[in-house]
Amino acid sequence: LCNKDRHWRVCGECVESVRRVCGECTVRRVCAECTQGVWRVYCAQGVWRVCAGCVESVRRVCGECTVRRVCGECTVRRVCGECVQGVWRVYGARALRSLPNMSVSRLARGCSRLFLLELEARAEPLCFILSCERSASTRADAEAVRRAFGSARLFSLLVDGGGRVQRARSHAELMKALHAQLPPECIFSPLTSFLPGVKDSLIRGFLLRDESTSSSTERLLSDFRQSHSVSVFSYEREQDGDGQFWWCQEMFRSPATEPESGQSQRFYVKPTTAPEHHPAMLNMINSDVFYRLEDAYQVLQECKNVIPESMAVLEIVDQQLEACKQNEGFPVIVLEGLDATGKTTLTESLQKALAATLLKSPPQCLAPYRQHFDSEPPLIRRAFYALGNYITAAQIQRESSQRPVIVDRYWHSTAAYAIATAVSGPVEKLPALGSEIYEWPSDLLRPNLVLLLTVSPQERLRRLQHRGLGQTEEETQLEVNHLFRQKVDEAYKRIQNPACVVVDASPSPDQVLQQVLHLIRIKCHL
Ligand SMILES: Nc1ncnc2c1ncn2[C@@H]1O[C@H](COP(=O)(O)OP(=O)(O)OP(=O)(O)O)[C@@H](O)[C@H]1O
Ligand SMILES: Nc1ccn([C@@H]2O[C@H](COP(=O)(O)O)[C@@H](O)[C@H]2O)c(=O)n1
Repeated sequence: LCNKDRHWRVCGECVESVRRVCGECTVRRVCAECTQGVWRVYCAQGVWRVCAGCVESVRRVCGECTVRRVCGECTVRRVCGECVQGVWRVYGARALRSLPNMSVSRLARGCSRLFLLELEARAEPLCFILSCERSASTRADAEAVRRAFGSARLFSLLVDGGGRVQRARSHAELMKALHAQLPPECIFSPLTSFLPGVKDSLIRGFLLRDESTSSSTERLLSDFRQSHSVSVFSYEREQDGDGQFWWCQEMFRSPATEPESGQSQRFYVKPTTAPEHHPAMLNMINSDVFYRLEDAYQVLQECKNVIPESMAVLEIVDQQLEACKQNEGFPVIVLEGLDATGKTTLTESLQKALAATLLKSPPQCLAPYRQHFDSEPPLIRRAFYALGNYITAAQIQRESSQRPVIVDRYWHSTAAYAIATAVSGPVEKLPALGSEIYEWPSDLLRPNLVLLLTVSPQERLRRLQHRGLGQTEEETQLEVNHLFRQKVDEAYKRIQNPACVVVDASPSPDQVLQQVLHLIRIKCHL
């Protein structure tokens, strides 16, 4: 067991101690060798860690969730379908002693999740919490909610059921289904919910604004709830004595099939300040970017039952891989850049000029699977490209003992595209320079030099049109989405150890080659 890397292992001995806590969750005792009686708790909503002394305090809070006592070092959080807005953050045992006397609603009030609604890519998102009471709100706050919510019927959907692979796929399927099935009067925008500062707490979903009065939206929402493991909420507008509007959220109930029970809790939408960092950062490690081979490998293992191609890719990884972290042979030079900046042209001429081996990431052996993984959600797509880098690393290791190696795309591409996809909005929302997000994976072979080719957007467009090749979905997005392109470019420049050396690739191919050969001579003594 390694707490730091959040990787847990249960040995054969421990299986005896598996015991059920509730219908959904199991607690497993891990043997003393692993970690002094720490317990791993499996729940539909996540994995928690509880120390041995705490198990006594497990108690039911609602039908689906349990609150657990934890040791001083642990943080517990609780989220379930019923209580998505209820967040539990408990520090140390002392704080927990008073817990049994508190009602669920009191706790929910004290510690809310934040919700971020992104109506337009360039506009500031609306950030809100859910509160049990109408609390004082400024006119500007009330106006911000009114502008975002309007007078339409409102619903939100949060994909919070199942494991990470299922959640990622459900989110992608839900988005497709919303596009295909919602009536035209119904528009939807990305909505995320998270605990500020708490890693892996991000839940993704959508807010629906329905201008229609038809009951077909409700029918669809009931179906989505069944088929996509989502929690669905509805919002109602109230007007107070001062004429101010308030929006109230509660669990969605299909009027046709679910009679009113009067038991559902209602929460008021209350605008709040947006967090300093984009919430995607909370889930980025091991979800969008992988920093160890085994983390990416694990994702494809979890996909085996739903994506048969995963098995074939893992077999290739097993065959090709060697432990390789340090390159002690000839120099390894990576060329990076947006598509059509001239990487292929330059790598080919460098290969000749330096009598080098030319490699690519993803490597040729993964070509038959690439199209499939490109259509999967980011978690799975990124794990595929991350594994591709490790296979390329093994090839580099072999080749660099013989001659210099030129590599067309490598880790910088995988990370930069992943970060730019995960972080919505403008380039200012990217994690700051120096963030751990931009670190190089500790077990991936480091090249001696990484060159980032840059050209103006106009020149790149000209080269793209001239070339006229097929594009991946992400490359198509690059063309239509100026913001995305800016973020990829900036993320490239923020990656550290090794950082990129920026090369102006707008001159003629021969001039670029001479410029790069000069750089290689200086930096790699070739
Ligand atoms: N220095 C240059 N000046 C003018 N045109 C160039 C230059 N370098 C490459 N091109 C042309 O630009 C187009 C794109 O180049 P290339 O295929 O090398 O880019 P790339 O970065 O490898 O693209 P991708 O990442 O999509 O594979 C090609 O038609 C190529 O002939
Ligand atoms: N190491 C890599 C290489 C590529 N990608 C993704 O592929 C797309 C561009 O690849 P080309 O072969 O067309 O140059 C781009 O969408 C990257 O996301 C990657 O992630 N990692």
